[in-house]
Amino acid sequence: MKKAAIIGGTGYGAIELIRLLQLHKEIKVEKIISHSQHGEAIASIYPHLTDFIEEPMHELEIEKLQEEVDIVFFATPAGVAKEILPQFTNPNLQCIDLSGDLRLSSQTEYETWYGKDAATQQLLDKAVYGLSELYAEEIKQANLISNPGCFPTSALLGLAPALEHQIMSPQGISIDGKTGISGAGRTPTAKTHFSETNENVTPYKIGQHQHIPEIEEYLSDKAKTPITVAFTTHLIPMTRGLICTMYGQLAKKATTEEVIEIYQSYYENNPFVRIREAGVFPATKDVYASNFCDIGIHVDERSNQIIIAAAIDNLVKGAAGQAIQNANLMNGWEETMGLHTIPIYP
Ligand SMILES: NC(=O)C1=CN([C@@H]2O[C@H](COP(=O)(O)OP(=O)(O)OC[C@H]3O[C@@H](n4cnc5c(N)ncnc54)[C@H](OP(=O)(O)O)[C@@H]3O)[C@@H](O)[C@H]2O)C=CC1
Ligand SMILES: CC(=O)N[C@@H](CCC(=O)OP(=O)(O)O)C(=O)O
Repeated sequence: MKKAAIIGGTGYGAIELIRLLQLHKEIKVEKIISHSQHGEAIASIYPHLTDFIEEPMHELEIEKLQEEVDIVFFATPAGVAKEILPQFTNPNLQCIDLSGDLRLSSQTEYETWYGKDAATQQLLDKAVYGLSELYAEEIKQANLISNPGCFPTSALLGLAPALEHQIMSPQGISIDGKTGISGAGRTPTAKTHFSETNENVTPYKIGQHQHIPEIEEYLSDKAKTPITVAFTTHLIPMTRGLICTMYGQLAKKATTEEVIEIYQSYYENNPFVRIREAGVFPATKDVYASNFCDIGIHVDERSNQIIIAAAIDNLVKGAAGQAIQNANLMNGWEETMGLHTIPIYP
């Protein structure tokens, strides 16, 4: 059994890690670290955790922590992991960062899109991008993972097969993203306030979203040609769930059934990606609280476009679930360990 610590204890990513790891046969949550509420029991903040975790949350003590645990999950905002990671000296410690700190390979790109100082180039070079299905072999060799953003998880899983198989043109791709409000984390703002979000749909960060360079970097890597995308995000009045509907020109003649066959074979060894049959599209509820990414495909002969929708749960496949999937890959465990649950429905 490996011992894990979670940093950022009172956030949504952290409590989702706690929930999922409760079912894991090889990982025990040893320490929950909270910079704001150490000394408190997590159940005093989240009563749904009553009787599951009794030990109070801890303050971060880097020296002690790296001797006490084998795996560290960073469920912290951008800017935190890149400061703590260089202070770890234990080469065997496995670290998985849920934030955007290590996802972009270029320091300049990070500083442009996140508006913060970047991690050192050495740290960026060491981190492996943890999109489990697309980089499994690299993840198996890594001990530092940059867990993907929620939108990039959906967009990359939805678009990579079409671009790798050159059935979609690399030019003119549009991605229309929609997310539930838990994607913004636990701290409320004027924009995430109930009376602003209820019965409302709001486009946000248009042309400025920090996930644009992440999607472009890894799509370009898979397509082996530079890709630029038009990406929009919308806040939807629901707690969880995320769906990207994506549009691209057909690069060669193909039917819906033929494209579906390509996707089915691309993901045949990936238990968390489910491809819908022709005429059926996924909904966010189909993957609620699960690690699945469900994909629907339609070839629109009238406009010569492929339309692809990819639905995930932002907190599971988009964050904590994928982090655990990566820990499974890094340790040679069954990829589905602790994660193969039926989505909650309705
Ligand atoms: N929510 C989502 O759907 C997704 C989130 N992510 C990313 O995962 C990370 C965690 O997200 P989420 O849990 O939603 O965010 P939250 O805002 O809910 O939680 C983040 C937690 O980090 C801790 N924290 C805040 N500021 C600091 C600081 N300056 N130094 C150290 N710790 C701090 C706090 O916990 P404490 O005070 O207890 O330490 C806080 O509760 C973020 O980087 C986010 O972008 C990625 C994909 C999806
Ligand atoms: C609703 C909402 O605000 N969602 C966030 C997604 C958070 C996330 O995954 O972003 P990072 O890990 O890259 O910070 C957003 O669109 O920025």
